[in-house]
Amino acid sequence: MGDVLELNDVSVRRGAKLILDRVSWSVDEGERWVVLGPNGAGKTTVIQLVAGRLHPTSGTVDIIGERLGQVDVAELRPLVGLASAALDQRLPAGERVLDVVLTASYGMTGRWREQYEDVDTARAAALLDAFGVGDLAERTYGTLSSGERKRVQIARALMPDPEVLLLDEPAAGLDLGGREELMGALAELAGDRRSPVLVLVTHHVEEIPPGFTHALLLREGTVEAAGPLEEVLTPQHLSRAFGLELEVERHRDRYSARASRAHADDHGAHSAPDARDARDALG
Ligand SMILES: Nc1ncnc2c1ncn2[C@@H]1O[C@H](COP(=O)(O)OP(=O)(O)OP(=O)(O)O)[C@@H](O)[C@H]1O
Repeated sequence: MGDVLELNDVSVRRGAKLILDRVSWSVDEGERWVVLGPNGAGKTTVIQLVAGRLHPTSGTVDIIGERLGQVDVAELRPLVGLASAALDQRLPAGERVLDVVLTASYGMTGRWREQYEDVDTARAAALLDAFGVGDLAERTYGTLSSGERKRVQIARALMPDPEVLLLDEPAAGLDLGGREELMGALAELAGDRRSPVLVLVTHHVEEIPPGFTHALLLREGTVEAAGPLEEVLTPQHLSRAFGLELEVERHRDRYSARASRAHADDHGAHSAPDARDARDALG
């Protein structure tokens, strides 16, 4: 099969600002991508393009073989599931959690008078179960914790059985336990070959779930690197993208990054005496 997502020489301009500058990127069947980069690098803009919610200023965007601008986006949207903070804000706080998931079948946020088949209700309940929030189905959405909401959002995005699932910063705002539980759920999703193509946006290499295969690293609206995870997550690429010298470690199937010792020491020379004393004491 051909490419699932394809950006070819894509630029996005807003007024004087060039948000994306000649970005090319190709995602194939079965791949699990992470889109990584510092604040303002253009990650959300890329997601908006491949979700069919934004048109490029120049270049072409192909989504499951259909070119943006030449296809009815209403037909395309059920094929691309999206979970993002912006979408979360549109979900009614008073809605029953099961309905938050069910309404995604119609691409709606908020139940009106539509009728659902039993099979739809069963699927929504099964998705909530799969993400460990089945027991919250009868609660109202506004009463959930942020970690519970994230799981419900992913269940909702999967409801129409999309070909692609886009997750914009799914771990943002979660505490350590919540993040690790979400990582487990996403790792399972990544490992299941029936899952759609996955694209996950994050600022942190620690938030890359096991099973993800590729990374797109952005810097100031351009591609710093793209390809298999281990080729992209090098100290060189990450240091350039984030603008400081970084060390990168891999522990089994998870990554971590921090300022390199030399960089930290260099900055430490300018830090308060107390901080230096404390470091000296610690050796
Ligand atoms: N409508 C707009 N007009 C002008 N600038 C915009 C507009 N939308 C986005 N930008 C700018 O484009 C840049 C990229 O934004 P984008 O949200 O894609 O970045 P991001 O990598 O997702 O950032 P973050 O990690 O902070 O969420 C930012 O500098 C942002 O201020």
